[in-house]
Amino acid sequence: MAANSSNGEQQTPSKPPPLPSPLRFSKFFQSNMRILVTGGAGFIGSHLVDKLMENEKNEVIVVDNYFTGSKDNLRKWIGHPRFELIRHDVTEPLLVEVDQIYHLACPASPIFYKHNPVKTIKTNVIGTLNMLGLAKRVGARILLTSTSEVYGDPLIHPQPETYWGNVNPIGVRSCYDEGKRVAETLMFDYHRQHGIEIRIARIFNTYGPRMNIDDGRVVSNFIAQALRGEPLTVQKPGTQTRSFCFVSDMVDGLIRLMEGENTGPINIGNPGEFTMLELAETVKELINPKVEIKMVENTPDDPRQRKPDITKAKELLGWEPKMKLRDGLPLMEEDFRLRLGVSKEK
Ligand SMILES: NC(=O)c1ccc[n+]([C@@H]2O[C@H](COP(=O)([O-])OP(=O)(O)OC[C@H]3O[C@@H](n4cnc5c(N)ncnc54)[C@H](O)[C@@H]3O)[C@@H](O)[C@H]2O)c1
Ligand SMILES: O=c1ccn([C@@H]2O[C@H](COP(=O)(O)OP(=O)(O)O[C@H]3OC[C@@H](O)[C@H](O)[C@H]3O)[C@@H](O)[C@H]2O)c(=O)[nH]1
Repeated sequence: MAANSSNGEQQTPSKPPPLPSPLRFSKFFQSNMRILVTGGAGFIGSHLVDKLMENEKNEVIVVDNYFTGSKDNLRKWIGHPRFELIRHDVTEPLLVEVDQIYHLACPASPIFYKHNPVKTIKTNVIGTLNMLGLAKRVGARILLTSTSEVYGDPLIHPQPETYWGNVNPIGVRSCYDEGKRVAETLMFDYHRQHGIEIRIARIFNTYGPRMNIDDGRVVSNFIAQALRGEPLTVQKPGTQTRSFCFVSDMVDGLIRLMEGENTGPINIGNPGEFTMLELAETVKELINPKVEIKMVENTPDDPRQRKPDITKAKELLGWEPKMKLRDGLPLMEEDFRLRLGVSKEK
C-alpha cells in the first residue's frame, strides 16, 4: 500500500514492499518486534532505546562504532534478554533479521562531523545504502534521522518540508549537510524503485541529559561552562537563532513517525526560537548568574536562522513538543552536575 509523502503527492512505489519474514504471519507467532537502532549508543539513540525497551514486545539490537557514542549510555540494558549491543561500523554491510530499522548512526556535533569529513559523508551515503540494502533483504521498515541542516542557511523562515534549502555543496559542513540530503534521496529512490517502507525525520536542534559534555554543541557548551565558572562562548554574531527540542519530545516524535503511515520528510523540533545571546543569558540566569558572556569567532557557513514549521508533525503524527527550554535546561544541568561532580551551591 503506497504510503503518503508529507508534501502531499503520492510517492507510489513501482513495486509492493518486500515481504517480511513468513514467521510474522504464523498465527502462533510469539517472537517480539525486532528493532535495529544504528547509532543507538549515542545521545538521542540511547534515549530511544530506553523508550523502545519499555515495550515488552520489543527486542532491540544496537549497532554502534563508538565514535561519539558510549556503551555507558546503554549500561542498564547490557545483559537484558531482549537487548543486544554490537560494535559495528555502518559503512560495512550488516545482516540481521529485523522488522524495523531506526538509522541514527552519524556524528551530530559539528566539531565531530568536521573532524573526518570523508568518513562523515561515507557514513551518510554508504551507511544509509547498507541499511537500505538490509531493509530490502529482510523486509524491514526503515526510519532515517535526517536534519534541519538539509535546509542549509535557510532563505525561508520558518522552514517547511517543501523548502528545498540553501546549501553550500563544497563547504566545511557539506559532508554532513549534503550527506544527509543524499541519504534522503537514497531513501526515496529505494522506496520508489523497490517499494521499501521508509520514514524520514528532519530533526532540529535537540538537547538533554547524556549529551557529550565536551562535544562542542551550544547547549552542552554553555551548561558545562556555567558549571565550571568559565565564560559562555557566544560565537559571532550572537544574533543567529536556533530552536531547541528536549530529547524526550524528540524520541516521542520519532516513534510516532515510525509507527505511522507517512513517509515524511517531517520536521520534528520545537518552534521556540532564540538567539545565541538569549540562550546564553538564560543559562547565566538559571545556572550561574556570576558567569561572564564573551563573543568568539564562528566557523564558516553557520546558518543565521533556524525554526521548524511543525504543521505536518501536528497534523500527521498528532505530535508537538511539550518541554519548554526553561524547564528542560535544569534537567540537563542536573545530569551535567552529576557527571562533572559539581554540587549546587547552597
Ligand atoms: N542532536 C541533534 O541536535 C540532531 C539534530 C539533527 C539531526 N540529528 C541526527 O540524529 C542522529 C543522532 O544524533 P545524536 O545527537 O544522538 O548524535 P551522537 O553523535 O550522540 O550519536 C550518533 C551515534 O552514531 C554512532 N556512529 C557514528 N558514526 C557511525 C558509524 N559509521 N557506524 C556506526 N555508528 C556510528 C556514534 O558513535 C554515536 O553513538 C544523527 O543521525 C544526527 O545526524 C541530531
Ligand atoms: O560554544 C558555542 C557553540 C555553538 N555556538 C553557536 O550555536 C549555534 C548552534 O551550534 P551547534 O554546534 O550547537 O549546532 P548546529 O545548529 O550548528 O547543528 C546542530 O543542529 C543541526 C544538527 O544536524 C546538528 O547535528 C546539530 O549539532 C551556532 O550558531 C553556533 O555558532 C555558540 O554560540 N557557542
